Amino acid sequence: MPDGLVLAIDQGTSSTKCLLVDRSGTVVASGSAPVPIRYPAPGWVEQDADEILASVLTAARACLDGVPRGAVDAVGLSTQRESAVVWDRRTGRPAGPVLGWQDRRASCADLRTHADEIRRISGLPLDQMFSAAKLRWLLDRTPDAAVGTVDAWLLYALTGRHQIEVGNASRTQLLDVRSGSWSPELLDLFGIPESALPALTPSAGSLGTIGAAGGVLAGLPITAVLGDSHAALYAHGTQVDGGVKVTYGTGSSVMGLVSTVPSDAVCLTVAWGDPGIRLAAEGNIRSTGATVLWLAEFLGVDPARVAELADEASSDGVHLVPAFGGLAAPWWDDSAVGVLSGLTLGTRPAQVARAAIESIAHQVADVVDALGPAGRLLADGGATGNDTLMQIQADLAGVPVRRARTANLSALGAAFLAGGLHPPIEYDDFHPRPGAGAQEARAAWHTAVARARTPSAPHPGS
Ligand SMILES: O=P(O)(O)OC[C@H](O)CO
Repeated sequence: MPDGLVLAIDQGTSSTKCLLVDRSGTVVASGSAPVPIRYPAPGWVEQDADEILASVLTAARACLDGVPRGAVDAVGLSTQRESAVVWDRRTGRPAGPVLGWQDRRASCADLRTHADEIRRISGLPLDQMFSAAKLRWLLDRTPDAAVGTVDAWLLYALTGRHQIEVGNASRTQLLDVRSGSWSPELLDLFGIPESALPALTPSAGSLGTIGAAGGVLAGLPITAVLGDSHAALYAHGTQVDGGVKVTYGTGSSVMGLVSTVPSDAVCLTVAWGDPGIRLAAEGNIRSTGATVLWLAEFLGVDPARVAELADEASSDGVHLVPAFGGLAAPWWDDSAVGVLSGLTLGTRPAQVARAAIESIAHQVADVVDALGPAGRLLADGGATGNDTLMQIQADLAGVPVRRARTANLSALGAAFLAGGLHPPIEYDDFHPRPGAGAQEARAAWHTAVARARTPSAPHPGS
């Protein structure tokens, strides 16, 4: 086992994964642990701060098993974003549930008249997905507590410092995205005292040494923290090379570095601060992998079977608009409803499965269109293993799709930043096929989206 290794911890919504990376960027060991998630009421999505921490320690133990002490130089952390954590600042114990990023219990309807100001300062549309409304909900119940995001909780639990990485902070909707500091106006609007929030830190540097609570990690320095989507962007090498990336997960994130936001349809976000702020435009799609899981359950088949079915037929005019919880980028329409359209008596599961896979590519193409001309799309995440999806994505987005051959770019991005590594990523390329009917397909998709957004809209043929 070589020296100078970097341990990457990728704390995601459903699991924590750890990778041990050498100086060439090669993964030499890995470990993972699941994280429980609970749905105690419609629209409520909860996790447990202690269980998140325990998953980090379990995954790290599995990854470091047999690795000599002293071989690891640094730890990089990438985390799920926007989820809100509350803890007692005296005991350090969680003081309530973690409200997950998909949680929709905390209304921000009372701030609708300030939506433009909130967007101008934070770079984000007023939406319950971001942390601010959730943090308010938690502080209403535990007024003296400390709050933060998952990165802040882990930094606190592991190093004893109450601090938050600036990219994760930009997802709270409380940060002035251009200055990289807490916005007094936003804190005032959401009613959150700055004293409850962590101190801001850059994404890289000496972010703390892990204490005894870190078990097998004790004594190691944390030298990088990134939001998971930001870490994938970093791993693709976009900091030197430009480009737009898409990470396919439960939902999907399409993101590229920018200096100004190209359209109100996407968010302006801090990609990382090292120490200067790098801005990114990002479009979040709520349901991509989740659409396949939903359909698999609906059809009573395995998720892998949905992909197989999709390869057996074309969609034949069937569209699935997966607006299960409204639509995020580029529509930002909470009132949109899920729609399955174009059904005939001949429609079979294969056509609906194909429509589900196509809905992923169409939604990503919608955000790519909103971001403006892209020379190519850098792809990572679970669904990239599906060649059919990658080809449909290239056809519908009208740009080559470059699929990363390495899994888990979020963890790798954290490792690269933590260790000052810049290894190239290897890709498989998918090129748009002339004559694939992309224009007609896009127009038909947009008719289906219009139906999802305006359920009473007249049939376009009538
Ligand atoms: O844990 P993931 O991969 O679903 O990512 C969660 C995102 O960071 C939420 O914005």
